Amino acid sequence: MTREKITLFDTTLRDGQQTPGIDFSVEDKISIAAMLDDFGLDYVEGGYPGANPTDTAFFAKKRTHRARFTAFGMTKRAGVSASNDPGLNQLLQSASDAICLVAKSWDYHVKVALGCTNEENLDAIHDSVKAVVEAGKEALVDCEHFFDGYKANAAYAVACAKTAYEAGARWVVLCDTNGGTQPPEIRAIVSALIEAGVPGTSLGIHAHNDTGQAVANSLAAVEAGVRQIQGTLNGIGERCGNADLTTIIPTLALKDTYADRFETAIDPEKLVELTRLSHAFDELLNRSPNHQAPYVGASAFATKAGIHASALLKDPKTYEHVEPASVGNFRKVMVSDQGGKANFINELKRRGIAVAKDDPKLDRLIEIVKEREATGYAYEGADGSFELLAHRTLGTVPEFFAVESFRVMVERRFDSNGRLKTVSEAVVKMVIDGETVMSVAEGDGPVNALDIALRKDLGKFQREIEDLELADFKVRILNGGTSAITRVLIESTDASGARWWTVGVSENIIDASFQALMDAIIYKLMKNRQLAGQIAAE
Ligand SMILES: CC(=O)SCCNC(=O)CCNC(=O)[C@H](O)C(C)(C)COP(=O)(O)OP(=O)(O)OC[C@H]1O[C@@H](n2cnc3c(N)ncnc32)[C@H](O)[C@@H]1OP(=O)(O)O
Ligand SMILES: CC(=O)C(=O)O
Repeated sequence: MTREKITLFDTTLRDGQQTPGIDFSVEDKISIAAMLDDFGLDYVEGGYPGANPTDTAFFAKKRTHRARFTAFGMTKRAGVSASNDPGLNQLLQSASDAICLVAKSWDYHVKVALGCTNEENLDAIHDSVKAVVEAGKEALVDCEHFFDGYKANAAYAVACAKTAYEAGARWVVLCDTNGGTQPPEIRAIVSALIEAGVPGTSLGIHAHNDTGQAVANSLAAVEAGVRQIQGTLNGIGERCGNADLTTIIPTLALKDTYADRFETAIDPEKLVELTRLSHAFDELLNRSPNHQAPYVGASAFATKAGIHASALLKDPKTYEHVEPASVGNFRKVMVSDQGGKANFINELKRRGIAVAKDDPKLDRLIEIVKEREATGYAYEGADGSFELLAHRTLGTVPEFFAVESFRVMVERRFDSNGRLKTVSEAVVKMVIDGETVMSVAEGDGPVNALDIALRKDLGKFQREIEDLELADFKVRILNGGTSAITRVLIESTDASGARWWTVGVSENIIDASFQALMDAIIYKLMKNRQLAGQIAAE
């Protein structure tokens, strides 16, 4: 059976740039355009040449090899011809293959925002599309507020879309600009427009996520006949974002209801890079990935629940809607107070630790984890500490060194220049191979001082921990008041690129940090001896 193509249009670099807190440099745009192009998107909309120096510089040359490199901008203004409109001319002169013109299609906006007549707006759409086509570029028209416009004045919204189509626009894109439209309305309005003479093969959908329906609305539009979807990586975009392409792409590819009828330009070999693409993009944005993102989130195929884990290990289909590997993600069976033997056996096996189901030490380990979690520990997020606890309970952990005592001091005082300064100092007394070592260090804060002092002189182990780095530090207060319990999570890394999290819990934040720091160092020494961190490929 032949399948119809759904064209994928990415607006990460244009609508995504309108996300509060996101601001791309030219260099960022070049890298992201290359990622999108390589992944196989049909169109990459790069921004608005002429609107700001970044976008103008970005459009000085073509930035994609395969994808249509698309510039975005307004239709010409009323009262000037297309050839005399400076904004439109900057678009025409950009190094783009295609131009996506934003056009008003709600008569209320024509009156209030543009301040021109309905006819003048239709002329602006017509003349601007013609100018794009005459410049040898492909024309697309984003009909802004199409659905709200249709509800207010259906005849005028349809006239805008038809004018664009008849003037030669390859795609007329229906925008749910305010993001409030619901899937049944999208279906009905798209069907009415197709009925009125604009074919679905020339229609696109651009949905915003203000009611959490951007993906559902995009798919509803496809069901009603549109054949282009606009969206962004990880759903970034104005206000609540746009339709998330990292959800739409696998849904079209992996769900029979769509996959039987439609295809996209994304190869299955590329689909397995989806999780990496999504995370690489977050990395570039310098933000943590959303763990609960469909398909690509770290929790998308994770389970804590013992009942689920037990069935998953018998057959993954019991609790997975698609195979995690199909989108480059992983199954995770986590250990926590919600887990049973199956969770623990699976996680221990993954870490190279064999244990029989009826081994009483396994029951003891589960008991300890459950007891500790009741007091504030969270092992699902502290893989390093879990592994050490497992080794300690099921076998042994060498005693590399012992900390006899530590002291941390925070002092606020005037320095020699008369400036007020807060100084943190730590003293740690350790026994290594029967020898007592005392280290003193100053740090940016008390935990930093303690960390430096702990790692300052580990005697014969010192060289082994030189590449150990503290990558992240998270503090969580588990209940309110001055006697609150504090949980500290520390992420460590070393030259091998491995990362591990360790946990500490105490009424005292320094003590909680000390526990997590100690686990981080011991894990590293175990790892150097291949006694820990031997994770099996998933
Ligand atoms: C729904 C969307 O997401 S559309 C995309 C929105 N994105 C952006 O606006 C980002 C880039 N924009 C910009 O940098 C600036 O708005 C510019 C450079 C485009 C224009 O700047 P300015 O000339 O200073 O105008 P300003 O931003 O104040 O107002 C927009 C103008 O465009 C006009 N306009 C808005 N949409 C259209 C349209 N589709 N066709 C023609 N004119 C339009 C408005 O009527 C207004 O005109 P006015 O100044 O005569 O009142
Ligand atoms: C064009 C666009 O971004 C919108 O209407 O939402």
